[in-house]
Amino acid sequence: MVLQELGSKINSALSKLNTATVIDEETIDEVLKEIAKALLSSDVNVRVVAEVRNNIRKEVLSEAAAGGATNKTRQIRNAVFSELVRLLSPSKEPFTPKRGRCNVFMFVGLQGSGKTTTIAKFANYWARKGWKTAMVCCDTFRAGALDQIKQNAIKLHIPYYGNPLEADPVKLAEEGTEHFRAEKYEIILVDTSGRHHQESELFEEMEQVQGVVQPDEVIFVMDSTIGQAVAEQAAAFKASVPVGSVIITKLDGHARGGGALSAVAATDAPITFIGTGEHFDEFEKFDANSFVSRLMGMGDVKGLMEKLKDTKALEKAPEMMERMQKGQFTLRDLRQQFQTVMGMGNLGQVMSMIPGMSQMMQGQDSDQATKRIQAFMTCFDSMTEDELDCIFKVRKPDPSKPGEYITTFEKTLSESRMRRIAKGAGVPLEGVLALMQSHKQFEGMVQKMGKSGLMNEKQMQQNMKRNPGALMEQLQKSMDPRMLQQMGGTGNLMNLMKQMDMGAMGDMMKQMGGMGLPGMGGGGGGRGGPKRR
Ligand SMILES: Nc1nc2c(ncn2[C@@H]2O[C@H](COP(=O)(O)OP(=O)(O)OP(=O)(O)O)[C@@H](O)[C@H]2O)c(=O)[nH]1
Repeated sequence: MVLQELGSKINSALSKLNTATVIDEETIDEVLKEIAKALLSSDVNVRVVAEVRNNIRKEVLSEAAAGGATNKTRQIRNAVFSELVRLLSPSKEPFTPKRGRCNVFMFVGLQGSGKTTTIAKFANYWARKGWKTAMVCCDTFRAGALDQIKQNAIKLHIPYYGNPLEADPVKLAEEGTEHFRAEKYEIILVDTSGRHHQESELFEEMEQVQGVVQPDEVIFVMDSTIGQAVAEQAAAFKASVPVGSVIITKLDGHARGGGALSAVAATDAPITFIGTGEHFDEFEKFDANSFVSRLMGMGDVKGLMEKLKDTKALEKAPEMMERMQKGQFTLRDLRQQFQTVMGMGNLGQVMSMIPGMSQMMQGQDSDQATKRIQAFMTCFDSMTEDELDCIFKVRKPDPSKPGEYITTFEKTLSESRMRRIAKGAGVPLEGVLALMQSHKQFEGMVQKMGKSGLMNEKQMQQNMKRNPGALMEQLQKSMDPRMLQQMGGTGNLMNLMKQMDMGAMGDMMKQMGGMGLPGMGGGGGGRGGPKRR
């Protein structure tokens, strides 16, 4: 996840509260000092850090700490959460495109900020949602810009407009947008030239392009690696063209990202997306609540549900959903779940959205996890249809009729079958064993959740109304204790459930039930093997 280091530093400061016997002013100050240090190392402005620290301190000390240390810990966690959200919340709403009309976006920014890459990511985002999308290249300054747009457009199957013989960017912008307006494109993206510095020539050209294109939104693309200095850049661009929103790029693993985010948020141009890598799917919608939630390892259920809806995974597999509600979970179901996870984009990003998962992912490279899932997929390809359905037929000699055989059903895959699968998939036997272990763990979780009605939306809704305490207890029993702890314990889980609608919670539980990711136990391993059908 982006700014993972900042998140883990904040969490490690907060974890001191778990071990403290008394939470007095001194303990709180110590924790706040560490949080402030973490923010400063992310390049957040000194004055802003002092303000954040004071606000949290005031809030925590003013509230009576009924319920002792646990309550106080929750109070501090909540205060840190809301202060960070406040720090990153813009005061203005960004433009939202409307269906059935042309929505024109013009992208501006300095050279190398990641503008062209961002346009491709932005185009991909909307095209995947089913919007008729096109790109216009009027960057005549950088020789390779048109080629870059062309290559991206081909990869993404999105039309583009450009003319290598035309040197006038204003003319290109006008022709390109007119062309796609006439064709009734819903999302039209205009790339403009970047320069090394904020030169007056760049600003003049930008103003002229803006005049002919008449965009619905001007998006300023900014490189986060310059830290809090982004505020000055944003202000300079805003003074020339009506910047409506900002996209911050290169937030992957750069220590100064915190400064960039907070500085832009303070300029009242909302940050709409963040770039977290060079690939098209390394692009995230920015929402301060979700972002801080993930930063603090509390997940982003809203974002996860949005991603799930995009993949249409749950609609695609009604039978699987029905089976899971009964607590059944076959290898075929596990394969479907892995396919969904892979289709949701960058694995590290997806994992950080699942409450409690980001901490458990720590130390695990998301590339490694992706490779492991890919190896699992090749194992599935080597399985027979019966094996995928967990019907493990075994031919055994019939003791009552010598010379004859009977077919029995075993609950576990025999070693000889596993060897055959491993050979077919070109993986060591341990690879198949790991897959079977993963299936067993998550089958156990699905069985527990299915039995207690946690996968049935209606039942969940009723239980939440009738007896939320009992529902919490059921959830607690079905979850890995480490995950629950990372989610801030039962209290936080309860808050989470109150915030979201129960249908979404049911969907999330189904999805989590299938996320048999390496190294992550799901409910401590289920007993009872696959169902014989
Ligand atoms: N790590 C990382 N690299 C990025 C990201 N976005 C863009 N880049 C890289 O940044 C470099 C510059 O990106 P471009 O899209 O070519 O930049 P540009 O702003 O269009 O440049 P001009 O057209 O010259 O103005 C490329 O190597 C991109 O792959 C990001 O979010 N993370």
